[in-house]
This record gives sequence, C-alpha cells and structure tokens, in this order.
Amino acid sequence: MYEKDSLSLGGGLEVSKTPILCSTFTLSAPSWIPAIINRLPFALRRSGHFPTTTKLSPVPIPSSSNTKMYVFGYGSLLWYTDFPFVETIPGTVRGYNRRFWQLSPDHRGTADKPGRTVTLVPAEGGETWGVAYKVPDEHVESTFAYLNFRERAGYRCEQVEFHPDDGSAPFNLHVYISLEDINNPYNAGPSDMDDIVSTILSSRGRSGTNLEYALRLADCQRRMAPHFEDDHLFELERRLIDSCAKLHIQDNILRILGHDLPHLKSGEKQVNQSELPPAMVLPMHRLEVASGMARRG
Ligand SMILES: N[C@@H](CCC(=O)N[C@@H](CS)C(=O)NCC(=O)O)C(=O)O
Repeated sequence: MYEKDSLSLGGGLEVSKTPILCSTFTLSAPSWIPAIINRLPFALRRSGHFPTTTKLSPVPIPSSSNTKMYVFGYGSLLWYTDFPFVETIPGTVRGYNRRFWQLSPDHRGTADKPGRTVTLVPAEGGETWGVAYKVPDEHVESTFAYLNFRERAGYRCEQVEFHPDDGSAPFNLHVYISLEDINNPYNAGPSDMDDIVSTILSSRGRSGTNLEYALRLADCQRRMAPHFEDDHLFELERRLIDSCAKLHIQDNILRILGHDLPHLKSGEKQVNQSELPPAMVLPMHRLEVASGMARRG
C-alpha cells in the first residue's frame, strides 16, 4: 500500500497520490508548472485541457514492500525506455491486438491536430508482442508516477497476463492502454487505414514526427521479434513508405532506418508535410473532441 503523501519526481515536481490507486494523482508542483503550461499548444491552454489530474484504472500501487513491478512495453516503450529496469523478457499479451487507434495530442501531435499512437484493443484470439521490463524495487513508485504522467493522454494502467516467449510460466504485469469509453476522447476507436496514414504523415508533437513513431515501432518489432508477424503494423509501414516515396517526404527517420527511397538521394527540396492536400487532415469532429472543445453530451 502506498503510504507517502507525495512523491518527488526531481526538478521540484512533487506528485501527491491518493493512498490506494496508482492512477489518481494531482500535480502539486511549485510555480514553474504555469511556465510549462504556457508552452503548451494554445488549444490545450484555452480549453483548460491540461490534464493535471489524471484518472486511471484502480490498479493497486506496487511499492517496494508488496509486489514486483513489470511493465509491458508495446509502443514507444520499446525504444524510448527512459525509466530504470533490471530485466527484460520478450513475450506476448493474449486477447489484445495492437492498433494505431489512439489520438496523441502531446507526444506525436497537438490538441488541434492529434497524431496517432498505439494502444491494445481487446480481440478474440488477438495477440500482441512486446517486452516486459522489471523495475527495480527502489524505483517502483517514481517509475509509476513517471509513466502515469507520460501516458496521461487517455492511457490507463491495467494488469494483464504476460506469456514469455521462452514458454516459462505466464505472470501478471502492468500495462498502459487506452480503452474505448465516453470519458476517453483520445481513443479514436476502429479507424480506417487511410485516415491513420494521412494523420501520421502530417502530424508532429513534442516527441517528434508521427512518422518517426510509426516507422521506429515497425523497425523494433521486425528486429526484436522476427518470429512474430503484426499485419496491421507492417501494412501501415508499407503504406507510409509508399506515400513518402510518392509525396517525396524527407523525414530524417527514413534515412536513419535505411528506407532507401530514390528522392532521398537526389537531394530534392524538403516537402513541407503541412502542405499535404486537405484530405490528409483528421476530420474536425475528432479534433474538437480530442482538444475538449466539443460540447459534451
Ligand atoms: N503504453 C504503450 C504505448 C506507449 C506510447 O506510445 N505512449 C506514447 C504516449 S502518446 C508515448 O509515450 N510516446 C513517446 C514518444 O512518442 O516518443 C507502450 O507500452 O509502449
């Protein structure tokens, strides 16, 4: 059971937690938080949309005294793993598929033009490959607070059963997923691949371009789990690369990951992704919902 009243995240940021849930915390930080909020996209500030109190699912807080903490990474946690871990176990979560059905108003998009990141979607017979990260006991609480903050746009903390690739006994671990419900405007629900492709090609956020996110994920999946075929991910990757070739998009990630497209060699001028045809932009109704501007109900 989590006892402390608040938790220091470093940099003067204190996170006060309710005593039971990993998921409800309020930033009680000193005066520099407004400075951060002022750098947020206008739509977020205007709608007062900055999520300083995030309601996640009621999952018992692991603390160094009561449980081991493993976190399942299946998206950016596969390559952007900036929390302490002492062990990694490759494996799968059954009953879920990985889909780019999550709107990202912060990391790979903005409130006015959210990008697309992945979540797990319940599916009969579904399976998603990823990595279980074992967090050192002494870092469990701060890692939880960090992931709650990083995954605050619509993700919630759940526990699911994890099946190691080596066939050893399955065990429960923590995972951040976004579930489709009326209180979660960031879950786009079942989405058309054309919509996903056009959003990814034309979005960027504080963590970089949405194209980088999607191509890095496909690259990680292929390199780390050659035995596991993710049709949705690799179909999306194929469509994105084809579009980059047709539109002469020159995102640096194409070179970094070795996508050897002709226009990258000819040194043609950089295509500004915001010049893409209007049809390549998410329908307004989704933007209003995601940025909290749509009237509720
Ligand atoms: N929770 C999933 C998805 C995580 C994910 O992609 N979260 C986004 C939030 S929109 C993120 O942290 N992005 C960081 C980035 O895009 O570099 C995972 O285990 O990897």
